Amino acid sequence: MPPRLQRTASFTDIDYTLRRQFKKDSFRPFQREIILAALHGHDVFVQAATSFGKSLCFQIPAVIDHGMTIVISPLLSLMMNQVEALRAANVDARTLNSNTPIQERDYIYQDLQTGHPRTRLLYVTPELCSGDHFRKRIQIVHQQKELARIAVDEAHCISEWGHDFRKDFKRLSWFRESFPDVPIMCLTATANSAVRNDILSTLGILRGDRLKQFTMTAQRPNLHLEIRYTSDEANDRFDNFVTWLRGVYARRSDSARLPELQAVNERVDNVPGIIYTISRDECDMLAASLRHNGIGARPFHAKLSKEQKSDTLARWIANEPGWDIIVATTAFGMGIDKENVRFVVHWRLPKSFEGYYQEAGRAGRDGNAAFCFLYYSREDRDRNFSLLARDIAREGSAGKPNAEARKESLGKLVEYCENVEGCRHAFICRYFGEEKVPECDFACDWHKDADGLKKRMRLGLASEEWVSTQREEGRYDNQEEYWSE
Ligand SMILES: Nc1ncnc2c1ncn2[C@@H]1O[C@H](COP(=O)(O)OP(=O)(O)OP(=O)(O)O)[C@@H](O)[C@H]1O
Repeated sequence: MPPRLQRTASFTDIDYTLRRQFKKDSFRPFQREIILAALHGHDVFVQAATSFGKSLCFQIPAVIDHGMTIVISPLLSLMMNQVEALRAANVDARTLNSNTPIQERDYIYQDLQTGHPRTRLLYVTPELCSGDHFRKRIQIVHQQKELARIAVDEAHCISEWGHDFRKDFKRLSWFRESFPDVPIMCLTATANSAVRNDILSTLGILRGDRLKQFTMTAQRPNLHLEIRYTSDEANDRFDNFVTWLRGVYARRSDSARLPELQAVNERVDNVPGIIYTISRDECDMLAASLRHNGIGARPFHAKLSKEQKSDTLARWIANEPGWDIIVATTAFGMGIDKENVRFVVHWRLPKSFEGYYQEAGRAGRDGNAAFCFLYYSREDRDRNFSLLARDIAREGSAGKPNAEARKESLGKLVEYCENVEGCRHAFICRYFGEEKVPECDFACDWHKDADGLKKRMRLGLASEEWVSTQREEGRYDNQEEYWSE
């Protein structure tokens, strides 16, 4: 391993940093091992379930080690949340992206130009890393031996086999080529073995003895996973959901539960949740209909102004009355970290298996039980495949590398939805290449009532014959309005 110049090697008391700077009492399993591997200069690959606490694994080394850490992340909202939280903890964290105000941008570039930046963590997009302007300044920092580490968050975006492939992530190979002595960390919640290998070889960290891999289960045992079968004809999502939610409110207001809520000053209807839809129109309409029924729901999608989005997010996070449920497109996804989300509902079939699991992973981050249900219809399945084929054709050669992966991932999600013969958690873990069947404590619809599940599927779905006749007539083709983030 190439020697690394360090002014300090005082990373013995990582517990102190955890408590003092991050205000956490103890490490979660494996966080300590991961952090120590990073501090010892290893390249580190971390695959762990949503809400595991992956961010801390690069934030603590960044605070302890000498020099600056670059964090590459695909999501502006995620970067901004993390930077805000770090700054509140007195860490000099900053972000450079298309939204950074000009004054802040100038400050950061001047800071980098000195070669001895004050910034400890610099969050950037992969697109920015491809630019010469940025690269030249990072070279200066490296020459001064002040480039501590590169952390690639949501690393599955590197892989053409991943559902969320972004081509600028491929160019991150530049870091190892240019700075062979600087360790790289990459972290993801959703990678199968093909994605994992792709990530490691693209970043150039697969070979040699520098790499330490930490691959943990993808399972989230506190998520109650359920598929709700429906059809175009039944069109019963709204009534089904509202009945379910009112049932939750009723249980919270019964004589046993109410005093507990009153003691902690919690409203009966403070049951935070997210409903994922696929189109902006459906998102707006659904939020309005829920509000019309006295349920505090707000839309969140790409066409809302920046101010509207941040206002909605802030009020939802603060548990304000009237802001209990976010009805969102996938513009609201990876990285959302509100601890008491009690349910995530997929109103429509998502585009990929990984996307589904990432979004479901926003629920129950406090470790308490949370419900994740997905309304599945065969008509939506056919719409998704039709739109995916259209997108792939439109993207031409640019989309080709991961066209197969996207089709496969959607196909697996369909298989998962139509699976009534086994545990949902086990299906998910197998998808991510885990051999061990996880324990499921009645936390999926199959374990709760296998016979009832089969019956619900039989009665709830349109028959394959009917759907295929409709499909042949082109009924599910070209429904442009169906997908819009
Ligand atoms: N040791 C710890 N003790 C208590 N809370 C922790 C600890 N480590 C992390 N957390 C908290 O757990 C939550 C989830 O962490 P984080 O956002 O890093 O998850 P993640 O693994 O990146 O998940 P995702 O992949 O879903 O984004 C955060 O609120 C974080 O503050």
